[in-house]
Amino acid sequence: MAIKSSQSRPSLHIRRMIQLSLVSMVGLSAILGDKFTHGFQPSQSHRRKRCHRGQTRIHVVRRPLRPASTEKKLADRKAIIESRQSESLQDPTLLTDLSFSECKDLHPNSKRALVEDLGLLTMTEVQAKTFAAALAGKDILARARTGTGKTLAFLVPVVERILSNPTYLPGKTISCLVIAPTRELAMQIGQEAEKLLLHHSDLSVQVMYGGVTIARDVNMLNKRLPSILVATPGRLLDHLQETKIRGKKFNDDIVATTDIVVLDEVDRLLDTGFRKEVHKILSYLQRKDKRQTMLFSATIPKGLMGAMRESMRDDYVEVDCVQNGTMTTSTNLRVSQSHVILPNMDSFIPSVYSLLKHATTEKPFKVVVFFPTARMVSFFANFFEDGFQHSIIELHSKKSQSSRNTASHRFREAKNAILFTSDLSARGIDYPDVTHVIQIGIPESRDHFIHRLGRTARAGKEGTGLLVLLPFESQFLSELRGLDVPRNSELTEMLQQPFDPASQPWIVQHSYRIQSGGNKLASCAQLAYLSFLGYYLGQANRIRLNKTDIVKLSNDFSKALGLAHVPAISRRLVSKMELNGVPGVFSDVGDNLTESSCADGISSVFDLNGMTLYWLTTHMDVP
Ligand SMILES: Nc1ncnc2c1ncn2[C@@H]1O[C@H](COP(=O)(O)OP(=O)(O)OP(=O)(O)O)[C@@H](O)[C@H]1O
Repeated sequence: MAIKSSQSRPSLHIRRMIQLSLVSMVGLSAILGDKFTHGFQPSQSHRRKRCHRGQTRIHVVRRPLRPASTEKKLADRKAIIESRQSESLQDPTLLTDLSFSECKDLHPNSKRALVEDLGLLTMTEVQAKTFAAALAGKDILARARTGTGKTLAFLVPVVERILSNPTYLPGKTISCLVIAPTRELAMQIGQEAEKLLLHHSDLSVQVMYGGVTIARDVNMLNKRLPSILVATPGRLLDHLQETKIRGKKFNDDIVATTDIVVLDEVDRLLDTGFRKEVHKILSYLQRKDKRQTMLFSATIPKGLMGAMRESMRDDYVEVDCVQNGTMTTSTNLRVSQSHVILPNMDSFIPSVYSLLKHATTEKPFKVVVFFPTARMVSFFANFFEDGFQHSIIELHSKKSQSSRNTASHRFREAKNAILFTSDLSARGIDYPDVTHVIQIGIPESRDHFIHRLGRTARAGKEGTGLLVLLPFESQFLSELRGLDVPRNSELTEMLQQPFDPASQPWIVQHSYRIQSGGNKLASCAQLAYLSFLGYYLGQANRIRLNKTDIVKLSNDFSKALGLAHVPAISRRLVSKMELNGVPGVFSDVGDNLTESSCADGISSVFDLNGMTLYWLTTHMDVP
């Protein structure tokens, strides 16, 4: 999209200086989004400090799941059961004939919750295949496609194991620990467990994760120790290292009797971002021969098998529901998948617009759009929120925990909705009725692609998956060999049509705003540019490009977003990104700059330590 310069206006100079300086104030971890910061977790003490400032109090609350009126109650149950039945009819391969109600190894109260409250009739394949072994106390390594019921595959036997454990003291010991990589997933597992425990009044579940105060966790633990504790690695480690409950150390006395450990999304938990934390956590628990360890995921990379075996007993049971072990079946079978390659970088925004419009033509729609970084999510959400015909829900790690919860809740409950998100939502999250998953840009790996895609076509429903690549990313298609992601000729043709700016004046207006700078959208664009640069530098080997190429692409991206000039980067950041001397990088001296964020807005520039603004227009012309 061609955008005219408005540099003749004198106030623009001032705004430009502010805009440029804002970018240089942002430190590496704040800019580079979810991905880039995984390996740079704050130290335990920092995290703890931050948590004390936490905003929300989220915990699993025992809510009556059934409505008060008997008539409504019966109608609701019937509806749930009918919808489940129609799901099983849509995908006969999903369910087995092992019925929950006839299962003699299930406690009547568990059956009641599963059949009457959750409306489930028979076990899914992964549930049926793990049940007996898990009940017998065996260690399990289970792989099953996304959306096929892995959560209940571990929760159901966990509850039975707790009930049959003669040494378990309700409220006094934690019997099972479930570790999940994201707060949202931990919360979801907690809610599922809560439903399952509905008629087991002695048993309870507690969820712990970062972003809320440590004190809130401790208060709850002081009142009663949960039978099942679901936690994210960082927060759990905080407690294991520092918390005392009624004078007892969490890492010694409290978890000394915990004899079941579940790692959900185990491949994520054992990859570089979390591995150290998870190993540390396991070192505080009972030895592997004294505990039962269950590992679940839709993807189990061969390279992690060693680490997984290390955490289990030698006689572990391997359950593989990805039939035939072929690569093809690791994605959900009911997703219709395709890819499209954008004609060029310049058409990025209009193309996202056209694809979104296409996906939302027919109601009902629930569209999840993944972007490579949190800052890109933020930019596109801000851009589309004000102008696109449907509102956009924004969810990523740079949002506060309370906004994350609100966003997640809104999307879950909506009939028609669009979620712009990062990999925060890629794994395990079970939003109902997602019709489309659109992945913009290459994901970090083939497995990331599979998990993101798995947000649709869950529990036997159908869904559509679309991968949207820029020309330089087309190399990634070779990583998807065997997954059947053909070119979408209809959409390719649609995107070849020239964009008529007059048809969507809001897109042009936004671009002008970005170009003139000094507003939130422009700041978001600058941060998106930096996160784009950081993300693709991290992917350089995969896409077979050198740093100069990536800098050039990032500069083109900044233009495509509407920025009049490539944002300047502080020297500190340039050197952290190892970009010294790379042509096309514009740096200032900003070592005295501190972090800011898109949401802080321009005014924060003036709040900072009286720094000098650098007027960089002279070096700003992009080749
Ligand atoms: N036995 C069953 N019958 C019908 N539906 C089920 C059954 N078990 C679970 N489900 C439903 O299937 C959906 C997906 O389940 P779940 O979230 O556990 O999938 P998952 O395999 O863990 O997916 P992911 O790999 O994405 O984490 C949920 O809505 C759940 O309620």
